[in-house]
Amino acid sequence: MITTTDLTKVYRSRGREVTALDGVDLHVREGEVYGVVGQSGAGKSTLIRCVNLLERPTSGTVTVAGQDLTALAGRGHRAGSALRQARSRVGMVFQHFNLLSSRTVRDNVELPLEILGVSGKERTRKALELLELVGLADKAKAYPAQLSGGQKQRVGIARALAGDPKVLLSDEATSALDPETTRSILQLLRDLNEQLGLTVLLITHEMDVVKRICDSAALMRDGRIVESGKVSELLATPGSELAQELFPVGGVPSGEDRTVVDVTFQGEAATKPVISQLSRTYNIDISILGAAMDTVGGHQVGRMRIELPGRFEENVVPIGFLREQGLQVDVAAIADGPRANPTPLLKEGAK
Ligand SMILES: Nc1ncnc2c1ncn2[C@@H]1O[C@H](COP(=O)(O)OP(=O)(O)OP(=O)(O)O)[C@@H](O)[C@H]1O
Repeated sequence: MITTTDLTKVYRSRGREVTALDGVDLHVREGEVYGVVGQSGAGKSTLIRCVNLLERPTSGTVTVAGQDLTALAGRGHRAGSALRQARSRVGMVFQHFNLLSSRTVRDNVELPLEILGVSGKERTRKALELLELVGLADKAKAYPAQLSGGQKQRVGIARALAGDPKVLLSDEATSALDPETTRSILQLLRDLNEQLGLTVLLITHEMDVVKRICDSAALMRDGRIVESGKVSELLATPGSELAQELFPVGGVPSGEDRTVVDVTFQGEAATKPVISQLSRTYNIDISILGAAMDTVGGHQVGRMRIELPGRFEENVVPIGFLREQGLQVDVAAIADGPRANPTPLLKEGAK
């Protein structure tokens, strides 16, 4: 649904050049919720603004629903209306809502329809239908200043849906909201994704957003995508930075001659009593050094850092047992002595 190929954006100002995007290849499938995460300055906003050509890429292409937007943008003076038309199929939601304070809620939602030249009666019908969809039918005549942050964002979402887009872009839509309101807005985005088959590309710095609603995710650094894929697959990828960010587990070995492993549970394996089975089968004492359990896309997933007595060579069989149970096992650290920060010495994937 969204493809960028070798997308590059170089900002030039006062003789300085900043490469905000450095050859980004992004693939977002139809009907998925795709999250882009990364530190401040990684290029996330630039990427999302290039996807709907709010920002013109320096080079590379952007295709949305099979249409090459970069080609539309580059074709002389008539390109303006073609690009506007194509853009109306891409809705955008902003962190600070960007509502017009002098217009009522209904008039804010009608605005993109006015620009598209839709008649007054049809505009009103559509706006009221969208306000119903986002749960704000009773606020049609209110002004933005009379609304809470969450309600303002619902108006922003209704406005983004006015052109019947196939794609919704969200630029930190929940960053200005409290945790409970964030949850309700994320749920709304998920519902819209499911009810309307809407493809959602969102950028965020909150891993919780990825956990709650994303099917796929990408990690950006210095203008590049350094990791991407389905969240469930990333969690099963040895050494995945995103998996570590989603489920950070800490814990240091308690003494000498210990083997520390990070175990990732998901799917059916998450419900089996594997740790107690391991302990009974091999008659070993297992210490849990750290753990994180959560629900990702409706499935229980978790990570646990456990410590087995003895060196790695003595634990090859128990580690093999865990892998046979369908668990992802990374050997995190082998302690020759107590360490403040165990460094990953060996990363092995499940077979
Ligand atoms: N209009 C601009 N002119 C010059 N440099 C810019 C411009 N916009 C962004 N940049 C630079 O491009 C880089 C990427 O910025 P961008 O806003 O895309 O990152 P980001 O990941 O969205 O960060 P944040 O999470 O803080 O918004 C940064 O180094 C930034 O300073």
